[in-house]
Amino acid sequence: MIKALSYWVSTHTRQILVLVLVLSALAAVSIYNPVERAWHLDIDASVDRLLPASHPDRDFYEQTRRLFGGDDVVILALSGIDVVSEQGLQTIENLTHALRALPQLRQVQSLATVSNARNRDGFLDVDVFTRMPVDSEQARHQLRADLSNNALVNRHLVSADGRLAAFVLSAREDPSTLFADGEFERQIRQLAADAAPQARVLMTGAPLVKSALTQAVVEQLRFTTPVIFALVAGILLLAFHNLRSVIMPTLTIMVALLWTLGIVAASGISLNLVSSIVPPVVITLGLAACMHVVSEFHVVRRRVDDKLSATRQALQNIGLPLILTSVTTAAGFLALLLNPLPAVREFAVFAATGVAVTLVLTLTFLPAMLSMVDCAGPSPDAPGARLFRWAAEQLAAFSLRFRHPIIFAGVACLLFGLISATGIRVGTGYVSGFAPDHPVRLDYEAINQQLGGANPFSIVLEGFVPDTFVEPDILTALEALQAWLDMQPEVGTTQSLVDHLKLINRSFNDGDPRFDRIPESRSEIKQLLLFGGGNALNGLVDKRFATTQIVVRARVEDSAAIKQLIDRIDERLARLPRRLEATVTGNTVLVTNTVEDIASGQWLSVGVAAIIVYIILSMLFTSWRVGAMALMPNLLPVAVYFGTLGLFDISLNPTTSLIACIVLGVAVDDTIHFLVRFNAEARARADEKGAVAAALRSVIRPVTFTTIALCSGFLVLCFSELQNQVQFGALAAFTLAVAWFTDVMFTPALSSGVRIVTLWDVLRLDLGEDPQLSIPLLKDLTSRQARTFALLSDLQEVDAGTRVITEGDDADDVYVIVDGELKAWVERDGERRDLATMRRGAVTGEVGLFGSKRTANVDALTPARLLKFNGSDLENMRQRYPRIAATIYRNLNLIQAQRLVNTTRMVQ
Ligand SMILES: Nc1ncnc2c1ncn2[C@@H]1O[C@@H]2COP(=O)(O)O[C@H]2[C@H]1O
Repeated sequence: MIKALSYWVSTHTRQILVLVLVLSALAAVSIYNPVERAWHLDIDASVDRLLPASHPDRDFYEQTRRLFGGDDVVILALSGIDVVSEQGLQTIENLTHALRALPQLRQVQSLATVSNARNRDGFLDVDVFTRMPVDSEQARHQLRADLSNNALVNRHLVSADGRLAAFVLSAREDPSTLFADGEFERQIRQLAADAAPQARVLMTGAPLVKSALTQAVVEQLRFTTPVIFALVAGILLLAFHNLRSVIMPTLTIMVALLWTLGIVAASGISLNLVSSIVPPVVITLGLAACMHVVSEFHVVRRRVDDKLSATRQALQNIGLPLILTSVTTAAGFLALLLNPLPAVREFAVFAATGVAVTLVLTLTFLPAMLSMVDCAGPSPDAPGARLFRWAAEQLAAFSLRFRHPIIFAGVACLLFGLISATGIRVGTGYVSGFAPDHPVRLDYEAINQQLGGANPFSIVLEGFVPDTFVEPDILTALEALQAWLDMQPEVGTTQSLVDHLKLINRSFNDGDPRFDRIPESRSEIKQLLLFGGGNALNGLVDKRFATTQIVVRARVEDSAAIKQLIDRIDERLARLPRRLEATVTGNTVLVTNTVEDIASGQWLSVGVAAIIVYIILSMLFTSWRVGAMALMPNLLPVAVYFGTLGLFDISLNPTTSLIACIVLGVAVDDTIHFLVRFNAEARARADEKGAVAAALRSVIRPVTFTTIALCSGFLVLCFSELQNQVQFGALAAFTLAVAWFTDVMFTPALSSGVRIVTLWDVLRLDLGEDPQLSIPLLKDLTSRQARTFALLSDLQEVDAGTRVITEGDDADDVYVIVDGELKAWVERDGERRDLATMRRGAVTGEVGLFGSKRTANVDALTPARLLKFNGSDLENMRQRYPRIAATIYRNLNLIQAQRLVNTTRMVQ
């Protein structure tokens, strides 16, 4: 199949190039439509994408949102002003007016919209806070007291020290869309700056964080893509020392990226926070694949004169390993489909698509270019090449000498990794995802500190019966719960129906502080709420007083911290009166719960990826035992990765949860390359120890360069604005470096005691049906032994008319006819005499093996396949597989004896 492909590619170069051009144009149009002048590749970094599309918790949250309005408000704050002053209050009032004039906003809450009830000379004086008198020290003192006594404004709309005023903005339409491009935010900031030129303007809220995340992702793609490409070119130049060998792979990778993004755009799914790392992944993996192809081409080109046959040969050598390594890499990605997060699943599909596209291009487009343009590799005597050879020798010697300690250390690492992995925490923060000096984070933290927390969620209490929440004992339970919540260190502020009720009660009682409590009777409560509640109540209790919510604003944002808080709250909620059902909900809560699922999803994905890789390796090496051995060096880096997380207390987040599967899928490539080469060398040398050195020598260069390429590709992500991308980049590079180390130390140590037969050797060798029965030389061998014998020999194809043996030659090759027809003949006295016609199973050339000159000519009558071996092959076999060798020698004797009998019979 690969052979057919290699011929097809080398004879259809032009067609391939044209097809690639056309498809690339299509991909480009799918990404950017020049007619509509619109980009179709969307980026949506919103938290929503991390949530399962449909889930009971999510449905509940949506229901709550419909009932009480969303928690995705934007908070605008003026910091560094004196709220309790003529000028301060005027500024707040002016800005509130300006904001209210904006048609995009549904509601603006500020000190200019919340009323204060005050008993003045026996009269109830109700007016908004900004209208309170501040003309005397006493008046200002009074206002300060009012502000701090009012649970609805204190640390919601004004900071405790009175130096910050907040404006809570609710959008008319979907706030995420409204704030998406940052234009509306700029407009608001401008209004604020105009209203209070001396103040520091702060803004925060989920819609802003989301838009900043999206912008950071766009920035990152804009920055990392060219940087990684520059790096790719640099590494290729370093590895291959010539320009053509740089341009062709780079072009291939560019096309692969273009196609992948074209497919993403055509799918209509936007890139999210996690899948935005698909481009760097596709580029770096593409580089690794291209390097293997070009390296192989260089090696073959040194032996073969014309570029066309060199391409063909290189493709034949590298085709199958390339397909297999792509399959294992894709398997690693696809195992991530088991992750509960849609964002991660989308990454899995797009990354696997990228691998498939890259495979197609490295098998067609790249060879097509190579066969047209040609390029030379670095000289094998270049200092770099010599250095690699030297390193390979040293490593091989070391790993053979310390074989047992190395294996022991590897197993110890594996166990250690697994043990410390049990302590891994999961967690993610969106704001803390930004660098500490990022404006989004600075504003968030300033507001978080000066007001009561900036991360809202709610506790929904359902009584199911109308008027549940006008009953004094129920409201007292609510008050106690709220007091408990306020004591939790993670909680900034809380707001509930009780706060309102107490305020109304007080203002209806002439502002008397003694009435700052829940009234005693049900009817009184209901009356107060109905008459004094107003709009503000809509967000806290439903019209039937059957469902209410306590809005909690947390100071923490990291999902691990939120999780702890929620767990504690859940315990406390169990102590509420039986009639109430309480649920903690909110965007933060949903994200936290899903992120918690990452851990279980992670084990499942890694487990499945490992099983798939194990099955592929076992098939490849036709043995479960060898498969297990080949899997070991790949589990090791994963174990080290988990161990590192556990040891340094790094929490797993949606992005870093990809690493284990990616590394498993990628690291196995190097193991396959090493073991395949080791297998070939072991076969040729009949010496596993020598084969280790030889195999290392030939793979260390490509494996090292691909690792350098992969690591530097991932390290570029460390320049991202987003901390989780930085963490991903650093950890992925680290783990791949560990994988490299394992492959040059642990794999050689492990394999030096194992005999390997690779699948493609077996595939290539088709001995026909029942070789042991139909080929006398293989008589009494088991099928595995027969295959081993065949693998130690050479399978040759000859055309009709080929002279296989010439009389009188000195040669010791023996041929077994697998299929076809051969004729032995001699020429005596100018006359041709036919000796025998031989078919499947016959052996010829055995006389030469035992030291005599060839006794006859042997020609192929038809195209034939011959299994060829010689004295040194048999000697190899005698050392490595004495049993097989003994049987073969015996069979050879039998065949010779039979031939003698036949010849004697002819003479008689
Ligand atoms: N009389 C014969 N009948 C069948 N095979 C023969 C005969 N003579 C020679 N051959 C085969 O022809 C081969 C020529 O090379 P060898 O002498 O190495 O081994 C020889 C035998 O395998």
